[in-house]
Amino acid sequence: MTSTDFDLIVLGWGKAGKTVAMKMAASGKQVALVEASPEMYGGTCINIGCVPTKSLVVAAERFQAAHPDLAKVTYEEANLGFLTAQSQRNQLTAKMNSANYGMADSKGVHIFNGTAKLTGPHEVSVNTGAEPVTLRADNILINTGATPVVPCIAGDWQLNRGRVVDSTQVQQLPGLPRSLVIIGGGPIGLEFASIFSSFGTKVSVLDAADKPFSRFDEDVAAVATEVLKGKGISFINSAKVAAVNEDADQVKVSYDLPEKEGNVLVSDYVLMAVGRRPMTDGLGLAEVGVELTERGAVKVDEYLRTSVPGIYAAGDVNGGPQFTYISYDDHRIVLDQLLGEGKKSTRGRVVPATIFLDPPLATVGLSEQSAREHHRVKVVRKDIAQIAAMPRPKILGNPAGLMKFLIDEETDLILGATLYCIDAQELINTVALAIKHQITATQLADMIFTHPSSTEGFNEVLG
Ligand SMILES: Cc1cc2nc3c(=O)[nH]c(=O)nc-3n(C[C@H](O)[C@H](O)[C@H](O)COP(=O)(O)OP(=O)(O)OC[C@H]3O[C@@H](n4cnc5c(N)ncnc54)[C@H](O)[C@@H]3O)c2cc1C
Ligand SMILES: NC(=O)c1ccc[n+]([C@@H]2O[C@H](COP(=O)([O-])OP(=O)(O)OC[C@H]3O[C@@H](n4cnc5c(N)ncnc54)[C@H](O)[C@@H]3O)[C@@H](O)[C@H]2O)c1
Repeated sequence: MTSTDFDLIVLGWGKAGKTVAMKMAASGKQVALVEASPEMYGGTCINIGCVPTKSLVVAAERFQAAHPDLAKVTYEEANLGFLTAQSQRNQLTAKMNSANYGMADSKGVHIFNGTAKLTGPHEVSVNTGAEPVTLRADNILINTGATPVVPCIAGDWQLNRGRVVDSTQVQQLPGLPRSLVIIGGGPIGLEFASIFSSFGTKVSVLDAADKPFSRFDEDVAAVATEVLKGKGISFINSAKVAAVNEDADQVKVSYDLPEKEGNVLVSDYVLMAVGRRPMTDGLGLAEVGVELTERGAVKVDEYLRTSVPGIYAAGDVNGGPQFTYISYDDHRIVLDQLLGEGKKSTRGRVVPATIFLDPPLATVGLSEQSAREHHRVKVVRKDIAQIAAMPRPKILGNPAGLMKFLIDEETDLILGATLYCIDAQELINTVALAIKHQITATQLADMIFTHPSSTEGFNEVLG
């Protein structure tokens, strides 16, 4: 058995881990980065998450734009469009995967292929498939991400055996499904619903919640639901999935509704998208005293320190919001602990979010209901099609959606916003900046913005 000493060992090639590893190595420290699979060099985001799915989103939107009447598109044509999108996606991720390896390697990070397990507070064993390797370090960063939740649903089915797939496998289907049932209408379910429906797949989204977009303000949820229904997506809510049964040709989902039990949907494939749980399996955490939260995440304080001194946890595994940019922000905190003043923390975060639909749906800050609990709230809201000072969505041919701001009547500060429009994934960051730095609604309205841009919408909606 070989044994090597390092300044830091990173478990898992996530966004936080790779960034800390490269910066530490660049500053002359000895860093080991352990990744379970070469297919995951660079982590979830670039290999199976954000980047590949957004590549599919863009390809799907372009396909739909080129074929406004999907009813006139043959299956063969749509299938070719889907397979071309898949191949572009695969080329992009292969390039990014290898670029990530190159970047870490060239910075002097020691990369280990294998599954990592803590064997002591300063010791990690790597199962490489051959002889295990032991690594030792003063500091350890757990960055093992999350894994799909496999719900306890009766029937003859198994995830990724055949026709019931997760968010990774659905990106590699052998052809465009004619029909797809998606169990779970969160960001993953909704983004794939939008992608597949743009190629003409008949999509049904089944969710336990009582309405689609249940985490959004009701008025916003209603508009977004109508837009997606217009793409041919059906929503089945308050659904309790009783059983899933797959065979070689199809999959049957049996579900109950409050008003009617014993309903059945038959489709080519089922996408299970009921959430992702922190990936702590087999890490040996309990043995070395690293505590978990009730929800199975690695328990950390605001400095991302676990219950064992010298061991940190960053990204999805620590139970924070599951976004790449949160993992990126986590890296700042851990790096500050390791090389800085140890002052950075998770306090005061303003976290925008976007679901990449067509148009994208972005939010930041409080919902209307929570805002009203503590503030006198002025709501300003405008449909995108009615915003005269914002011609860009019209130029791009998609003036769907709305802008909604919740403003504190006394201070004029922005409490929350929902932007459901072209470019919302960019616009929301400007609103987040305003919230974080207490720029008032009037100050934002009075800014000079380029033309024709989407940001101009703020001049009119807030003005
Ligand atoms: C389909 C999909 C779409 C998404 N879209 C977006 C989006 O648009 N925007 C956004 O911000 N977020 C998105 N997310 C979420 C985002 O991808 C994650 O929040 C982010 O990638 C988490 O990064 P991380 O640093 O926690 O670790 P990850 O990037 O998940 O990396 C963890 C790594 O650890 C490895 N690993 C696990 N266990 C071990 C072990 N024992 N030993 C060694 N290695 C191990 C894994 O193989 C993996 O490579 C999406 C997620 C999915 C699934
Ligand atoms: N654009 C983005 O930023 C983006 C995109 C994709 C994923 N993500 C991240 O990935 C994480 C996981 O996404 P997700 O959509 O899988 O999870 P989620 O937890 O956000 O949503 C899961 C959905 O499944 C439903 N559900 C749960 N159990 C069910 C059951 N048994 N039957 C029917 N419905 C059920 C829930 O009501 C919920 O609507 C998200 O938290 C998000 O942070 C982000």
